[in-house]
Amino acid sequence: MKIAVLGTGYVGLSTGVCLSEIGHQVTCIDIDDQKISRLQQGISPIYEPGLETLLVKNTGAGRLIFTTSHKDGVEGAEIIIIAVGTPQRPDGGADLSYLEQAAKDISGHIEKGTIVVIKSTVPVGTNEYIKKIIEEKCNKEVMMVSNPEFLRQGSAIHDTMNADRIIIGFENKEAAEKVQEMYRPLQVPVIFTGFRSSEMIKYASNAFLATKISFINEIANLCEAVGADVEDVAKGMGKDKRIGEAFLQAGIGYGGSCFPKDVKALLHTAGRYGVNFSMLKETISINDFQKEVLVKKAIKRFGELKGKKIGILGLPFKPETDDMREAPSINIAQSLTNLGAEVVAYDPVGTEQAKKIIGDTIQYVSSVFDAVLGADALFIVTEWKEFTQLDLASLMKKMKYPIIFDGRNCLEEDRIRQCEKIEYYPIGKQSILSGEY
Ligand SMILES: NC(=O)C1=CN([C@@H]2O[C@H](COP(=O)(O)OP(=O)(O)OC[C@H]3O[C@@H](n4cnc5c(N)ncnc54)[C@H](O)[C@@H]3O)[C@@H](O)[C@H]2O)C=CC1
Ligand SMILES: O=C(O)[C@H]1O[C@H](OP(=O)(O)OP(=O)(O)OC[C@H]2O[C@@H](n3ccc(=O)[nH]c3=O)[C@H](O)[C@@H]2O)[C@H](O)[C@@H](O)[C@@H]1O
Repeated sequence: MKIAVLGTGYVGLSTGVCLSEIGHQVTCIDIDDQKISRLQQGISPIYEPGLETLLVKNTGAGRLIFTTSHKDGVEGAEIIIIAVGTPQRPDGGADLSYLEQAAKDISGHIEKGTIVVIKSTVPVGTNEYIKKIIEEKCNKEVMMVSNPEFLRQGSAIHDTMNADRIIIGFENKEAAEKVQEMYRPLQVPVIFTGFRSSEMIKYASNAFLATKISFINEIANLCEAVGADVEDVAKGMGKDKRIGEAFLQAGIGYGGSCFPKDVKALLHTAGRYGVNFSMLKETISINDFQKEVLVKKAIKRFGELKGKKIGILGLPFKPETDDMREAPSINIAQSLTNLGAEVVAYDPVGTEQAKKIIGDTIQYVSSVFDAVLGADALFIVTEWKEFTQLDLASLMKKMKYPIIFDGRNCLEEDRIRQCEKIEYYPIGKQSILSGEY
């Protein structure tokens, strides 16, 4: 099939690359000419494992093209997939301005039978709204399909190729079947529904996962107070198939470009319809609290942080990405510097993005060694695999005090206990103190 994809962010690019990989002829369109020019050279503008290999392979095979021209990209396409951003507005609702513009950009090139798919995460009612905009502009009936995306950053290609389900929200059966046909090689179960339920499935899924994280973080805080171990608790809970093991990892709160904005957008929708979704307010406030727990633990340990040198390992909101949007490291760096601490941070891939957001209030270094050298304490903020395999015993010797606050519980206790002298403060578990001070 001939497919056009609007937007070359995580979703548009992963979708375009994967659809070309399963044999479709795909043109990806973006208004950002720098992104397009990099993509034309086979360079991915985002750090995403496996993406660049498929990008090079499919552009080489002529199945994947990049352009800034909506006309060139959209003309003749059987399916147009819109995957532009829907960021958060100041009032918490979703900003639909990119989507409205995208609708206008394609409306001059819609032909009879062209299917328009909205893959961006959009509030209930948006597919109907965008359909109206396009139809008013092009004077033709448009076949819309709502097809939300569930990929995670850091495993975008794997998630797209091995999705748990594909949601197809439709009014027109022919359009729904064609979109199902587009995905058929992936052999993923498809759920058909209406526009509004499809839109709601996306928000309900993200809000549920975010709430699951806030729930386990509250349990973690309680575990610390009562002397239980949140990892054992999560394991014990997760084995119950009704609960499930995923998303029970306690830590320093969820971040990223989606959970924070989507939870707020769902709350905004509830407000608009007069529904008091109070649980979501708690999900948000627990998460805000959780982003500060490492700093609170450090204050408890040191009394005050003024003049203390804190090494930070990890900056993005999760490993395998350089995305800094809503990363807990932003709050942590800000709180530490406000309290007068000197912060030295290392991340394997996220430093350039972090500089743009956190700025020069902290120092960025190019190795774990430089981050820990002479530090009063070490904060583990993102659980990169390389941090889990560190030679802790020798690193502790480089620090002023061998003190670790592990915001992701990513260090193995056996390895901690092998250190001659260490203070280890995880989340939702008892601290490990060994050696003399
Ligand atoms: N990032 C993620 O992991 C996921 C994101 N989503 C949702 O998918 C949507 C897109 O997210 P991301 O890919 O992260 O967004 P992004 O913000 O990284 O990328 C959006 C891209 O669209 C381009 N764009 C804007 N207007 C355009 C237009 N008129 N024509 C062509 N291109 C245009 C921008 O230049 C940008 O490159 C959002 O609604 C998001 O909530 C859904 C699932 C996962
Ligand atoms: O709509 C979206 O954009 C996407 O949002 C999330 O994906 P993503 O934000 O890429 O990353 P996750 O792996 O879900 O992690 C989000 C945050 O939750 C945190 N998290 C995750 C899992 C967990 O058990 N504990 C926990 O604290 C992570 O550290 C991270 O900060 C969802 O998992 C995707 O299904 C969805 O498509």
